[in-house]
Amino acid sequence: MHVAVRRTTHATRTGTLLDMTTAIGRPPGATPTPPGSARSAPGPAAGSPTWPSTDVPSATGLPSAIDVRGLTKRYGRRTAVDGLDITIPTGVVAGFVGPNGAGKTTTLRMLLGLVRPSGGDGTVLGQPLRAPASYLPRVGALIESPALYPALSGRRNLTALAVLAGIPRAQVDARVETILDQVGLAGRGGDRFRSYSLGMKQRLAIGAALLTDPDLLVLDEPTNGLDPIGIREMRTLIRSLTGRPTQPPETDADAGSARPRGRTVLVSSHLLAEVEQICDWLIVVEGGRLAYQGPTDRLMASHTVDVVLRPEHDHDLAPLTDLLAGLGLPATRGERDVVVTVDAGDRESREYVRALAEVNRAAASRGITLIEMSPRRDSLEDRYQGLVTAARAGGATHPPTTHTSTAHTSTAQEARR
Ligand SMILES: Nc1ncnc2c1ncn2[C@@H]1O[C@H](COP(=O)(O)OP(=O)(O)OP(=O)(O)O)[C@@H](O)[C@H]1O
Repeated sequence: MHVAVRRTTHATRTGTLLDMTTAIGRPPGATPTPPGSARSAPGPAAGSPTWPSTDVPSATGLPSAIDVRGLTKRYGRRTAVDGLDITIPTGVVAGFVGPNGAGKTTTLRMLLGLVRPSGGDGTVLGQPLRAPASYLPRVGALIESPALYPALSGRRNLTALAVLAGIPRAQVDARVETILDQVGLAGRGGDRFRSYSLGMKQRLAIGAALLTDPDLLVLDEPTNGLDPIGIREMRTLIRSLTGRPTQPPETDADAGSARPRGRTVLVSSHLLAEVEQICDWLIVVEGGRLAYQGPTDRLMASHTVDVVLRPEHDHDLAPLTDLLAGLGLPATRGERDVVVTVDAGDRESREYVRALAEVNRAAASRGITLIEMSPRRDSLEDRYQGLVTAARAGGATHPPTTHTSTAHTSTAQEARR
């Protein structure tokens, strides 16, 4: 494993982090895994209470990269992580999201063998969680801030770490150049680390974690402190790391960085919009407990759709709202429009088309001309707020249901008004 952490030295069960970094890894090329993605993999219907581990999709055909049950960490009387069940399919980018203090870092540290669990069991890369030395050689990690030698160039930092990682000397130079290219630093490899921007430092640290060609890459808040350009570069990089960019590459360099085989990436973040764009799989925690786990797409799938209706004349707002109430449709009147909630599966469904056509005909029959009927998409932020609120109120590991969706859609509407 290669871990980059903030502290200067840090004794672990698997080794010592040398001057904030350590490299324990197998040389690249071993244990290849086939390509694949679970982005659009089928799963249980929305509303089912859990995502059973036996149903976790894996387009790679391989067992889950991470499958742990009842993961718990207690610090004295405080329970930081409380019986987490986590299953992550091989080959996905998995987002690990939760409010401050939710237990994300503690969980990642337990998975990396840096913190001993108080309870729980399972496997990481098919090896026992309780024997981290068995899987850490196939894991790369960036925990907290990048931590490399300030006075050395990016290239020399990577070279030193590659040697420490046991990569044969004859392969080191080529490996380092490949990594510099992959993280977008080919033109700056000769510059001292301390002269790098924060985004460059983060990308070099990810490059260090990639040196051993890990099958699992764990990134704790890699976008922390980055400006929008740095975030965009990080997004492109992370998307390239599983070897199957989830969207068309943004630059020629992106296209060249695609990895020919699968790798699982677990990334924690507070930036939910980023997580939505990058991650196939999502794990939401609150108070050390699981609030959601499953495909990101599924979290966004809704049973109801909010539609903004705008009449030609403002004096029609009140009659339109009454009309919708008469049709049994929940509606909220705004200054220039009315937002109606249609219980119609999704925007592509026939029910949705029928419901809107009915609203349109009813409005026309009352002499109300609608000049806009536009669906409003819940953001991941809205969904996340709903999950966190439900978890704080004692909710369990439920994917979104009609009730949850409607409840926080209303909250989101209120916030927008
Ligand atoms: N070494 C420790 N000793 C005592 N309590 C700890 C320790 N490490 C973490 N905690 C507590 O465990 C809880 C979870 O912390 P953790 O850092 O895992 O959360 P987090 O989700 O990563 O938060 P953030 O997003 O703010 O980094 C917090 O209440 C924290 O104070």
